[in-house]
Amino acid sequence: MATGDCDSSGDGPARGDEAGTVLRLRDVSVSRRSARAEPLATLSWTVRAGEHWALLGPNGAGKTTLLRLAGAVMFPTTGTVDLLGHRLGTVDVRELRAHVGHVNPAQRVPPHCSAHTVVLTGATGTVQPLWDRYGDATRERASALLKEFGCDALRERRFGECSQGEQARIRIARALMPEPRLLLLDEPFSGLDLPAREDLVDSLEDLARSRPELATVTVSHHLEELPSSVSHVLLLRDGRPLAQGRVSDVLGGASLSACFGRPIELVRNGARWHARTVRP
Ligand SMILES: Nc1ncnc2c1ncn2[C@@H]1O[C@H](COP(=O)(O)OP(=O)(O)OP(=O)(O)O)[C@@H](O)[C@H]1O
Repeated sequence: MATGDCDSSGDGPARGDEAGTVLRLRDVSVSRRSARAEPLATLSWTVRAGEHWALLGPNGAGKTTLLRLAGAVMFPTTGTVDLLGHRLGTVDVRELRAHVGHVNPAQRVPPHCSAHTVVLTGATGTVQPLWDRYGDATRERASALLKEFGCDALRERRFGECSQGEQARIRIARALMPEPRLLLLDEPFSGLDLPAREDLVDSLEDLARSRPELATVTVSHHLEELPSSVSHVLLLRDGRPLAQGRVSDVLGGASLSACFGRPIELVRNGARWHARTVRP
């Protein structure tokens, strides 16, 4: 399997995919010499336009590893990954990454940059702003995205002075700058208090409504934070998929108990979820 960047396919990563398929993994595994077990083992998974997936599983289950494959940040050890119709290992992954929004709270953002500047950097996929690359249309788009995510008033505020909830929404606005077809969110609710979490849930639900073709994959630790827009779930344990498919087919007390290795009771509250462990 490929381990480095290869030639460009020539037709650009935004075209050439099977109708509606955004991401397809076939028999993928990831091995690391230093790991006791495989971070990921024999996984096949397809994400289509308009689907909103939640990746759930205990610590070390392989969620972040899977998200890194989906974002063309790493290559599989075996199997194939087709992203936006292009096979990893046969295209310039830098070009491919430009069509995937990746939101990771651990990603470095210069704290002195204003919220507007941080969103602008999404247009170039850079940490630092590349001022000569941002024309009027790009600047206006950054302003519109800030407004869409309720951060209009934060435009000139330094990113480092924004609350964690505000930062989370600014990061998503940044990731949407290149109009990606796939948005990956790695624990976007991490560190948020209850109102900030609910604001972000609202934003993600609005996003699903306003961009019906956008596919999203969200890594989460808590069922309570899943937006009602989540349509599909992949349950991982020890690097292996336990179940995957539509929320109504996959999510339940029995499947979650198997996934987390504890008896879990799952309650549906309207379009949201509440989970807790129960004494055997
Ligand atoms: N580069 C690496 N070298 C060795 N082991 C690794 C490497 N990357 C990940 N692993 C191992 O693979 C397993 C899966 O890691 P991963 O970060 O994908 O899990 P996760 O489900 O995201 O966990 P968490 O919920 O704690 O963030 C872990 O046991 C981890 O230690």
